[in-house]
Amino acid sequence: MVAYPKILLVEDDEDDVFMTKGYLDDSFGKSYFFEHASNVPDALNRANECAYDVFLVDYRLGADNGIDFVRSINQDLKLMVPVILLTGQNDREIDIRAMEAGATDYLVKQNIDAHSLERAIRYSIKQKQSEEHIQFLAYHDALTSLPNRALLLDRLKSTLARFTRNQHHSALLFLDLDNFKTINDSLGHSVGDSLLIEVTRRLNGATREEDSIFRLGGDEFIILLPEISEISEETAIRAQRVAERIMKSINHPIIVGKEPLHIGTSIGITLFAGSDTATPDTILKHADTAMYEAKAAGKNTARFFQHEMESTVKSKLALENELRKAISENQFELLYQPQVCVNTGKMIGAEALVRWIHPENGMISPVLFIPSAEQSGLIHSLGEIVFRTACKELPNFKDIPRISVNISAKQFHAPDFVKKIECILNECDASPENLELELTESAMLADIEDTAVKMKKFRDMGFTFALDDFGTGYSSLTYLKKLPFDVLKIDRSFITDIIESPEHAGIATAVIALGKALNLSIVGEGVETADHLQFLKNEGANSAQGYYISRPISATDLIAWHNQRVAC
Ligand SMILES: Nc1nc2c(ncn2[C@@H]2O[C@@H]3COP(=O)(O)O[C@H]4[C@@H](O)[C@H](n5cnc6c(=O)[nH]c(N)nc65)O[C@@H]4COP(=O)(O)O[C@H]3[C@H]2O)c(=O)[nH]1
Repeated sequence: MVAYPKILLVEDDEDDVFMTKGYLDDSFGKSYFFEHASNVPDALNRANECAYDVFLVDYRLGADNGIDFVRSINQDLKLMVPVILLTGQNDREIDIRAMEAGATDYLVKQNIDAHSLERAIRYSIKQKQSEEHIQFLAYHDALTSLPNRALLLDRLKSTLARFTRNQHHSALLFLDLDNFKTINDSLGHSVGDSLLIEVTRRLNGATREEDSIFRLGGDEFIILLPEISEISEETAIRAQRVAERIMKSINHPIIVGKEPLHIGTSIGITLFAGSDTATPDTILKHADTAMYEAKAAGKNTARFFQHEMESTVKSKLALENELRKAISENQFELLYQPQVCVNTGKMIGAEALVRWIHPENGMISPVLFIPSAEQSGLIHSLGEIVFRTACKELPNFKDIPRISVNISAKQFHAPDFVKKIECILNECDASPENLELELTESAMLADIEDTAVKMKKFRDMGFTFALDDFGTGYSSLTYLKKLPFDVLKIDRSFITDIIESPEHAGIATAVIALGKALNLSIVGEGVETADHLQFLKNEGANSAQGYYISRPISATDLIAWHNQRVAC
């Protein structure tokens, strides 16, 4: 119960005012505030201006009646204040109408005494507090106490409704924290919770009082900058500034326990105004789309929504859905591209390259779907399919020294990757002796410690390793020396124009020398001409792969190709 309840009595009969005030004095002594209005308009004005704890309202008020007041309080002013209706007669119908309009209680004047009035006031206030609490829970996030999605949609609706009266532009910022999932999964949910609370604090610090912050759930937050300016450019500038301030503030390490944690945030921004036909849902969707663009642009950046983004996102989602279906129906096949010794022409191995055999569109190149598989996380299931297929086909390649399989960075760093590979080997009764795992520089650099630990485990099992696309990333010699690679593959882009570009020829020569110094076997990729092959031979590379030797071919063709070479 509130210590000093503030009570407004709406009553036009002076005697009744006197009597009610007497009861209140008896009940609360000096511990309450009292005000009186004698008609509905005056009472509504006061209700609008002052925070009362309870209204006591007479049913008959001249031309108006108390039920109109109850309705205005609940439906128009939307005040969470209890209203007790006082009537001269005990009328069941008035009682029901009062309740339907939102009155918390109904008292018959003849039956009122100090005790019953005080009790009704106490109960009504308590009931409203409980309703208010339930409403708070329904509209707020329990962890951060920020308003939630339901309240955001409500707020957007009223912002849009106000646009009929003014032409100001507003902005909505959609934030998704970068790196949060990794921290939450690896350090536990209580660390994740502390992090979200600190982010909320920083968002409060980076915004103004008139801006509203919402939490949609997980690591997604919304900032609404309402009615900024009539000029859209000004609105955009202000939204960009707020986004920059937020990114800067979140970029500072967050200390949880003793650990400084580093996170960032990707922000999608959309502007909307009175002339728009936008709905709350579309505004939210536009900001979400822009946020995905910000993520794709390398995280910790902000992007404004543009209508072209919609079609990009739609086709991305369509591809992702088709890919999901393709994985469940296993619409994939492996082709193999032979690798040969530059000196003898003997086959030393083959690289497995996945193809999607789409039921309507035919064969689809991995260049078109591997990035989507990586972004959506489907690469884990796709990678399993590829590795399982290679293991199943392995017994047919008895005379081929090694089959190499591409492993993407995400797949390699998954915590259960080693276990999954072991399971597939067991399931297919395959031995890793002639299997090679191809990693790219980016896979290795994503987490050097994890790379080193896992590579050791795989080597102990009998796998060998190739470093793919060498020269395109940031491989440092230190890493190359530390990590147990067997093969270095020179990226196709360097081989393609070794003849025309002395610079690329120089890089290829340097990579070959480096690989030799480190005792690695060197494979040149993308060998398309006799000149390319001759160059690799001259520079001392070990083997070559490319269209000049063979295009990627099916497992059956690979065996035939190999047999023909052996026979020559
Ligand atoms: N212009 C030209 N191209 C040549 C020549 N020789 C080979 N290629 C192509 O170069 C790519 C070599 O594979 P990569 O560098 O590992 O590059 C691969 C690899 O990064 C990825 N990929 C393919 N299969 C898988 C897979 O099973 N898992 C994962 N994670 N990635 C895969 O997709 C990339 C592209 O694969 P593909 O389209 O099969 O393209 C293959 C191959 O068909 C040539 O002489 N000239």
